[in-house]
Amino acid sequence: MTPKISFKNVRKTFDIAGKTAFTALEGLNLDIEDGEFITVVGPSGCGKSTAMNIAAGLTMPTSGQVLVDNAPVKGPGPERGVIFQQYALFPWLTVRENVEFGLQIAGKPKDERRRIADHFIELVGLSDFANSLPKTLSGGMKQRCAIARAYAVNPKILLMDEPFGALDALTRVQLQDQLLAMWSKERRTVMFITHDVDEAVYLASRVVVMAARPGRLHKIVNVDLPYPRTEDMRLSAEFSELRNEVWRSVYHPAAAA
Ligand SMILES: Nc1ncnc2c1ncn2[C@@H]1O[C@H](COP(=O)(O)OP(=O)(O)OP(=O)(O)O)[C@@H](O)[C@H]1O
Repeated sequence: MTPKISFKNVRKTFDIAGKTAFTALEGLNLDIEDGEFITVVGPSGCGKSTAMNIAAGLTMPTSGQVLVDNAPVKGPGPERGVIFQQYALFPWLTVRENVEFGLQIAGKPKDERRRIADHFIELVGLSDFANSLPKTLSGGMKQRCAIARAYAVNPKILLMDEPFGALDALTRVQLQDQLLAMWSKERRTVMFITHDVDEAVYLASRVVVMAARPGRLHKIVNVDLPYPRTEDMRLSAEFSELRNEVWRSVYHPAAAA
C-alpha cells in the first residue's frame, strides 16, 4: 500500500550569516500509513518541527522530499491541516465563525458551512460557546476550537505541533481522549509532535523517537495497545514498559540504541 506521507531522505540545513552552518535534519526516511496516528518525540532541537513544517509545505528541504499520496509536497495544501501550540484563532470572530472560516474560503454555501461547523463544534464539546469570542475561552477551549476548525475543512492529514503543550495536565488528558475519539470516528492520518512521553505512547500506534545533532530518526517504538485507549491502560504494566522504553530512547539515545 502507498504510504499517506513518505519522508524520503530528507535533509535540511540552515544558513547562518551566509554560511551553511547547521544541519537541522539528516537523512530522514519515514513512511506514515493512511489513517495512522503517529507521535514524534525527541530532545529540543532534534528537528521535529522542521520535519513537520516540511510535510506541511511551509519549509522546503535542502535535499530529499516528502511525498503525500505519492506526489511531492511543493507548498501548503488543503489536504493537510496544521495545528500549532499557539491557537492562532481570529480574535474578532466567534467560535463558529472561526470554524466556518476555511469553509468560506473553500466557497461552501452558508447553510452547509453552518451544518459542518456545528457538527465539529459539537464533537469538541463547544456547542454552548459557538457564539463566544476567543478571548472569553480558556486555553483548552481555544485549542478545541482550533481542532474543530482544522477538521472542518476535511483534511486527510493532521499535522499537530505540540498542540497541548500549553495546557494544564487535566485538560491535556481530556483533549487527548477527545482527539482519539474524533480520530476513531473520522479516521485521518495524524502526525503529532510532543515533549510528553506519556502523551506520545497514549495516542500513537507508533512513536517516532528522534535524536539531535544532527536531527535524525533514532528509533520507532510500536505501541501494541488496542484502541480505544482508556485511562486504565495508562496504569497498566504494558503502558509503563512502553513509556520507559521511549523515555530511555529520548534521554539516553546511546544507551538505548
Ligand atoms: N529558520 C531557522 N534558522 C536557523 N536555524 C533554525 C531555523 N529553524 C530551526 N533551526 C534550528 O534547527 C534545529 C531544529 O529545530 P526544530 O525547531 O525543528 O527542533 P525541535 O525538535 O522542534 O525543537 P523543540 O522541541 O525545541 O521545539 C534547531 O537547532 C533550531 O535552532
